[in-house]
Amino acid sequence: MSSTHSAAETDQTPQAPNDATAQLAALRLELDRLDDAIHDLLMQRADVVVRVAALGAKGRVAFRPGREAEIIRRLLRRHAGPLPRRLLSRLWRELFAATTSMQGPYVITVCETGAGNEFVQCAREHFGALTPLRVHHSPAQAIAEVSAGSATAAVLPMPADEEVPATAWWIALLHRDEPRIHVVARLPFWAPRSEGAPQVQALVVAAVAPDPSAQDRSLVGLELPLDMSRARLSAGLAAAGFTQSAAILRRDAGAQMAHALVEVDGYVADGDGRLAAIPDVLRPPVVLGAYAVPLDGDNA
Ligand SMILES: C=C(O[C@@H]1C=C(C(=O)O)C=C[C@H]1O)C(=O)O
Repeated sequence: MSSTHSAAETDQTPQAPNDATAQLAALRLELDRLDDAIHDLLMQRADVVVRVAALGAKGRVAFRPGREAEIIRRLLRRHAGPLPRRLLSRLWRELFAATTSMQGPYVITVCETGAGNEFVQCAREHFGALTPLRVHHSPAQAIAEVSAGSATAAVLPMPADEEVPATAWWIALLHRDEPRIHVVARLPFWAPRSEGAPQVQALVVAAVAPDPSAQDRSLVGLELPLDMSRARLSAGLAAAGFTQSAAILRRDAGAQMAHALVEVDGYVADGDGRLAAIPDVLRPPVVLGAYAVPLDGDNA
């Protein structure tokens, strides 16, 4: 009996690690096979991007920020299982950087005003780790590159109430002359911030029309009498049919008029009838642009 018992032990004991080793090798083979399948699909996807680029009219800027947001949102809606949801955003942001650069020059300028290069980090998170990126220290310099066509887009600090006139970059964009620069995105798109991630908020401007994404907010610039109050501004926007989510009202020293930057729900195009219904304006309102509403903790 004892010899049978020890024979059984010698059969089983060495077998357990062998099983695990064999299983591990099989699982790794499975991962290699899946990597090949993913790679094959990525190469097929790039072929389709080439066909999209070939369809494009001459001079088209191959940059569709609204569509990019919709793709990520759609994938998140179908997502299941243990793969972290944030990976989808990370992978597809890098993929869009590559597929956009396949279609033409793709250079990003950043106005860095944050401590620890936070706007650069924020730009890298959105536009890819290896996308050419030029850093400026004034918004006007970053915007000038977009106007001149030497950059595809500029990453600029989110307008704030208290800033000095030189950093209130949005006022200079309240016109309809060409090249017209629009706000086309807000960063970070993946709003939940992990420890050490840049905390800054930024807007992206480009010399393209804003690209609706089905879940947007729009920015409208207004020129108003100097005695305009926030309360009257809000009441006027509501009366015109807008749902306002934020507003900046500036009365700069020496300026002939007050300037307001209002953020409203939804996608507002130039011809939106509600714009003409905003009371008290000194000149017709200018749509500064729109951005895809970032993914927050609830909808991420
Ligand atoms: C392919 C396009 O260009 C870019 C690349 C995209 C992609 O790889 O899916 C999506 C949007 C664009 O920024 C497009 O215009 O659809």
